[in-house]
Amino acid sequence: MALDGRPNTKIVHGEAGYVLEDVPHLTDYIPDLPTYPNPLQDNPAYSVVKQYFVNLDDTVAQKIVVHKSSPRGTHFRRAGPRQVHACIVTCGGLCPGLNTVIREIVCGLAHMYGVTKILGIQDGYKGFYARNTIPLSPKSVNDIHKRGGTILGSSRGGHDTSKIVDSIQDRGINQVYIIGGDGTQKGASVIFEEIQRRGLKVAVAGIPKTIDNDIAVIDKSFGFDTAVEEAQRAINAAHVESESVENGIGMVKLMGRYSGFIAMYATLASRDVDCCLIPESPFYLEGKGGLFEYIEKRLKENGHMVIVVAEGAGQELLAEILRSMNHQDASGNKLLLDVGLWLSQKIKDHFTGKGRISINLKYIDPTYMIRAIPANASDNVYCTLLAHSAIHGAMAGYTGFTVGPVNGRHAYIPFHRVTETQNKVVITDRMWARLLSSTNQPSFLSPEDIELAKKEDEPTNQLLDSNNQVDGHHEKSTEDNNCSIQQTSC
Ligand SMILES: Nc1ncnc2c1ncn2[C@@H]1O[C@H](COP(=O)(O)OP(=O)(O)O)[C@@H](O)[C@H]1O
Ligand SMILES: O=P(O)(O)OC[C@H]1O[C@](O)(COP(=O)(O)O)[C@@H](O)[C@@H]1O
Ligand SMILES: [Mg+2]
Repeated sequence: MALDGRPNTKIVHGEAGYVLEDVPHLTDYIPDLPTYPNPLQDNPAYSVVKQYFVNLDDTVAQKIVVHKSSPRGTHFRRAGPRQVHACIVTCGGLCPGLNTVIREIVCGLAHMYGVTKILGIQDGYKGFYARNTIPLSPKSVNDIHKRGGTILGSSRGGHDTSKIVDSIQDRGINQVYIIGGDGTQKGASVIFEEIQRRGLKVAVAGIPKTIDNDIAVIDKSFGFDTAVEEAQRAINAAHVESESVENGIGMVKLMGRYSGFIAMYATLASRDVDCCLIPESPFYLEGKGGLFEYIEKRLKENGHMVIVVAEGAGQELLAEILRSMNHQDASGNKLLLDVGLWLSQKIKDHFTGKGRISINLKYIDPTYMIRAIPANASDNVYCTLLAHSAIHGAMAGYTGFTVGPVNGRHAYIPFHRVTETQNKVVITDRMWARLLSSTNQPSFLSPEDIELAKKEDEPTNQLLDSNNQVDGHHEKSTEDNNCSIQQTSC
């Protein structure tokens, strides 16, 4: 394995600057692994597909917009089809579509590869050593995609690598499907390393899950569209409430611990929002160009307004209160103060306290309502593709990978690529500009701040190159967009 300074990185260099950042394969440490004919070649459902099996050397380019002189850049191994005792675990927070991914892994393994031994691990990582397992079959998972949550249960914390790998080894499991966010993928990565260290014939496949859509490299995470759609209901309610009273302000708090994608997309979709506040764009309350001034202006102009605030926004303003708190959950994630409640109170104090304008503020917090629901149609399709890609990779003996669409094509991505950074809304990018122009809110940035933001947002890797981004955080140009994330089958 070529180790470009990292364990388990397989970098293959080609002509004209071509780079393949490959995922590990079981044969890397078990050289004499037998192979079996792929049963899919005899499956009538796939017999009409012209080229179902991907070519062994197919790869997916991370950077899709290139110039005459630019190097060809990083590529990932293309996902596709390649005897088994599998297990599935879901970890971290809930997300619409978790049950669909579970269902499609079970049905895909059973129907495409004839795998019948599939175990569900209960309640996240700790379930490997502290809970019972559930046998899963196509029959038992048949209609779970219509339900929110995860039939397996989930948890934060509880990652004990050696106990988990002992359990995998003792149960004779040889495929582990791990569904979860960045924390979960970090956990999957250390499980894979321990499996490799013990020389076990066990493939570890990660399926990325985050409601916040902040997992790096992949185009978009499942459940995100569903959550944005559900957020519309809260925004509509805020709008109705605010326009029905004099000087009404409707405030909606949406998820987004470190990134404001849900708030940004919910705002852009709604058209009723006058101000969207996200963690990536600092704001201030008092004085010229501040939030209070803008609220006053909107109320004078329009008689009512709607504010959407991502939960991670303005945390620096709450820093004083935060300092006195124990701010981590069981997984080590930052715990936040309720910015919505704080901001509501600040606005009330500002306007009523000075007796200037009598405002009528309604605060709506639909936090868990946007994620505790089943996936919508397009997320269900997306979840199916993710599950299939993961199965095909594990069946082919690849291991230590996360699966996901990169520029519309599914790829196998080394764990470290999705855990080392998080996607954030790039406030110097076109999508945030679109938002600012649609709400007409102040940017809260001075010219110096803008210069600084531009510098900070300069691409450190290809993901941050705005020429290569979809929907604001990886925005493709319209010319490239013939294979968008909605059409992940291409
Ligand atoms: N650095 C890490 N190494 C190993 N396991 C981790 C790490 N970070 C988080 N985990 C485990 O991953 C699981 C989910 O992590 P969490 O951050 O809660 O959610 P998410 O996967 O959605 O980011 C938890 O069981 C947690 O213990
Ligand atoms: O209250 P919980 O279950 O810890 O979850 C809330 C947090 O999880 C998040 O949804 C992020 O989770 P994921 O990105 O892993 O889906 C945050 O937006 C939110 O702060
Ligand atoms: Mg996380």
